[in-house]
Amino acid sequence: MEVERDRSDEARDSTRRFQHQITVMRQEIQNLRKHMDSAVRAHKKSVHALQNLLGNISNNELPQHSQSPLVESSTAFSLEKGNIPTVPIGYIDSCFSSKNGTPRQPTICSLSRAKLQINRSVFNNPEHSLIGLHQYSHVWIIFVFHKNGHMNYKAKVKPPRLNGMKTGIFSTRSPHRPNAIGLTLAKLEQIKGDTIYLSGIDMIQGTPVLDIKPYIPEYDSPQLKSMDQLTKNVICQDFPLFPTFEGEFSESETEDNSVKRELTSSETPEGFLGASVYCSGESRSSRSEYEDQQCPVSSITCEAVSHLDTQPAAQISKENHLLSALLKIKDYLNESAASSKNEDAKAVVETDCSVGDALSEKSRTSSLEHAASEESASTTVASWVRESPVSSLEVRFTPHAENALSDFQPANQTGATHPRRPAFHYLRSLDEAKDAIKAVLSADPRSVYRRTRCLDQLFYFTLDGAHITCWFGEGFAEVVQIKPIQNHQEMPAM
Ligand SMILES: C[S@@+](CC[C@H](N)C(=O)[O-])C[C@H]1O[C@@H](n2cnc3c(N)ncnc32)[C@H](O)[C@@H]1O
Repeated sequence: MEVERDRSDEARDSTRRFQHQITVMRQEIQNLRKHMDSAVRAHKKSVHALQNLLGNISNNELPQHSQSPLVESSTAFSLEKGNIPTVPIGYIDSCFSSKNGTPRQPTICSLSRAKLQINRSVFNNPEHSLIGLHQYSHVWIIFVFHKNGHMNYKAKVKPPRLNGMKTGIFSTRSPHRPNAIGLTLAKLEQIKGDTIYLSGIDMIQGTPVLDIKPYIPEYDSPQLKSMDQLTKNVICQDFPLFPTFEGEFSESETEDNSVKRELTSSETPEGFLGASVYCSGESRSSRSEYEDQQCPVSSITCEAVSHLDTQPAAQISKENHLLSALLKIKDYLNESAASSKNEDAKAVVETDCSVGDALSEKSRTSSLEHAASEESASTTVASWVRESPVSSLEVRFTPHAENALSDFQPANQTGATHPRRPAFHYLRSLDEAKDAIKAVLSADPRSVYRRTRCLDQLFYFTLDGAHITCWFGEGFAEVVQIKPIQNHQEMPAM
């Protein structure tokens, strides 16, 4: 009996223990469910936000937000974590409907036009966002290459101007890049309410635009430098060899034991007219190297001190020559600095252009302008950009194509428009249309593949309301047909 009672007590105990364990497990399951539910909710929220974002970009649609979508989505995204919420501020309405034939850069066809309406869902009053922009002639358009296909990108690409050779993606303007971001400097033609009108564009119809920024040469172009920036201290430590000048040097020792060399030839290849070059901090004992035109320079000051005529025009021109020469020295030294193994070495050349009181402010300004243009020569660009192996083409029109073009009605034409005639919406005259076609074709818009493998194939592209057919021969492109684009999207004239 006793044993049986013990057994039933044990059984009751273990039942109670099991029941307790079941309760604990239920509780845990409930907690887990709650966690899972909130995780699923968070996941759904971010999927939804991403879908919105992708939808916006690919469908040209913006969700209606009660407040700025950027502000609203900031809870789901975090800039600090690299999640960058972007919302197109609008979509390009372009004279190019597809990639084929669209200029590779805005400079190719200044007649290529587009408009951009700021989306009402980004700002309650989109026109307010454009206030002040009319003061600028050019704007940067930052956009998404939305027709890139599968977002393929590679570290090395073959830009068309390199004719099949490869280079690193970041040394090119290829559309196929990690974030598919494009950057175009366009001419700002006019602003009407919430819409800007642009020319010189290389974007296709429907391109989502992320931002507009004014082009400010003072900030955006290294070519414009103030005199202050040009007049820098010369510190050129330890290494570079002074460039070889073939002028006559005279030498003297200065009070601080520096060597002063004066160059007086007007025949030097550098265009020197007169300058004193001080190589300070250098003892006479090391001067022997100078005999071989190799002067290790520790500090250089270039001064234009003499040989300037009293005629203002001549002064200007001579000072310009001098500045140009000084800037060349600067370039030379900076190049030496860049190629030097001496990591600490600095090469900043003083272009001290104070040529005395004799020079008027006008000549000084002129010198500055000249210096600025000289500075532009010091901006370096990959040689294939300026000296492409692909040459520009002569563009011809067959009589048939010319005839077809004359049927078109230009944009902005006052008076009665003929409903049957095909119309341009951006191009304002037939001459403009012809020039735009010429500009597009002379830059050879074919891909390298087409250029090399499909030589005898026809090439098609669209421009404004026209569908253009052409073929390419050795050094030329010939337009053979121009037809109106069927169901061409109506665009209000600019
Ligand atoms: C070489 S990219 C240069 C664009 C810009 N100027 C830049 O440097 O970022 C210009 C080419 O991109 C292509 N393109 C233009 N708009 C596009 C878009 N929305 N999606 C994909 N490709 C586009 C056209 O074929 C055009 O010739």
